[in-house]
Amino acid sequence: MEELKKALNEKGLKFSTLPEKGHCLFAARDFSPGEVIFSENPYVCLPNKNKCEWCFSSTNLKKCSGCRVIWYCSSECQRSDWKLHSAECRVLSKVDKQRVNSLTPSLRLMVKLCVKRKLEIEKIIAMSPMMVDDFNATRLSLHLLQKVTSMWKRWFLVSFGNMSDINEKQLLLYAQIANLVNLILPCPDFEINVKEITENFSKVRFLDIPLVAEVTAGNLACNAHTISDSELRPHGTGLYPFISIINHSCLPNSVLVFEGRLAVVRAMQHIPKGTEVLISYVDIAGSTLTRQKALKEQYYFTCACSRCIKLGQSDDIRESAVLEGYRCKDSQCDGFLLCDSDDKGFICQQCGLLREKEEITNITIKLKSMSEKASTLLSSGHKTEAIEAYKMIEGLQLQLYQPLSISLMRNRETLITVVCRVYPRSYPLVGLQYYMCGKFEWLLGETEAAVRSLTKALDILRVTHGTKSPFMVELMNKVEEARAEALYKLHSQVVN
Ligand SMILES: C[S@@+](CC[C@H](N)C(=O)[O-])C[C@H]1O[C@@H](n2cnc3c(N)ncnc32)[C@H](O)[C@@H]1O
Repeated sequence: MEELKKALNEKGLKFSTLPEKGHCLFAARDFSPGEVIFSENPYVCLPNKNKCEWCFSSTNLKKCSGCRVIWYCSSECQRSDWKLHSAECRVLSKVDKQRVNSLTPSLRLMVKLCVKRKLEIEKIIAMSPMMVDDFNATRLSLHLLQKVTSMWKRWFLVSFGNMSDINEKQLLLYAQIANLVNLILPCPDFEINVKEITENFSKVRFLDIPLVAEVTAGNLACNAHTISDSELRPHGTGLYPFISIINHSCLPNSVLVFEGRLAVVRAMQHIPKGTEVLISYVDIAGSTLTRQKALKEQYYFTCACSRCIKLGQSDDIRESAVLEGYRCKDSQCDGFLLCDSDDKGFICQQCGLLREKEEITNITIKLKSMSEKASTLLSSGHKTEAIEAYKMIEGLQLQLYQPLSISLMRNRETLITVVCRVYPRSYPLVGLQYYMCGKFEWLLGETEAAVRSLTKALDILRVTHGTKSPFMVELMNKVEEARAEALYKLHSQVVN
């Protein structure tokens, strides 16, 4: 624990505990907007399906000839990964062919975690600074264990339903580990260190962390991070010991982005010394109910941030109906709709008109089929037809939803005002929305508008993403190119 505190202190951060949240990270100095609070390589990570294990590329893939489970795009990538994979390869190559499919990402991450710990303890590879202290290994092992064991939990509860609370938890853990080892990885020459994990488990209890209670609640599922690219497309999953200490807020002051597998936490606003560093675990554009549902389902807690405590208040009901609800049947009326007590449909809270369920269902069906068509057209390179399809989606959405709804935001580039309204100004999604809008305008030949949107994107994304990643370099080049084109067009108009 001391090592962890020291490492954090060197980064201008303070490790602490809050009764309602558990561990948390505080700023031990001021951070300015755009400043990197810290960056961290994963302790272990893995790519999504059909990507290179090392660089996450999806081209030129060849299977590892040893285990025939994982892929590399080049021998360099294979070499870079070899120290860790050579041990993992022995484990994976022994997995029964029929069981290879049971190797879920969580299980593989668990195997990698155990392999890496083993190699570190045997001094085959250097100990990661964060793992010098057993505390973090413990947290990660437990978090992962929970992730892979929900089905075993069910099995356990059926078998040992009436045990006393604490016994249940201990037995649950043993059942999980035994099943993990026996069912999935029956590999005699590599032991997942059951003893170590079990010992760590009791240490965690000693530390007086609410983990024991959380184990049965399934709380440990929440420590693996999705590694996404600059456009927030998911590429893989990683375990980041430092980052896993940061708590959630629906009004975050920081943002987590990835540069390859490197995770970077940046301040989105001025963070004064003594403030908790907070990121968002879920899409914060949703209504309070949607956010709370997602947080409960995925992270097992009820958020009590300043947005969430408004749940059920009249402002919050109106905001939710605007963000996620339907519009009034009368296109001139801008009232918001609430569910009718007879369950026939939705009643406008301004003019009292009923919008029937059947009509809503019909438009929803049309929207679904049009969305499928649009994405097929786009992925098959039929850009002009795709644009037409997206415009039709917009038309249907305008019939169905509030003009400031999230559904419209997702589809409609002109709804950036909505984006700015729901997200803080420097939120990456706002920047990315401007970026998409700029690309779209450029495609349509609206170069001046494209320059404006791309410049706005750049202003925001340089705060959240920095300026060095290939994506940002490309964006800066795009802005320059669009500016040159706009100038050229202007010049041609003057000359003609
Ligand atoms: C990635 S961990 C964050 C560190 C965690 N507090 C700990 O003690 O290890 C995520 C877990 O932290 C807790 N948490 C995060 N943000 C919270 C919040 N705003 N309110 C309450 N609990 C929170 C939840 O238990 C959640 O599942």
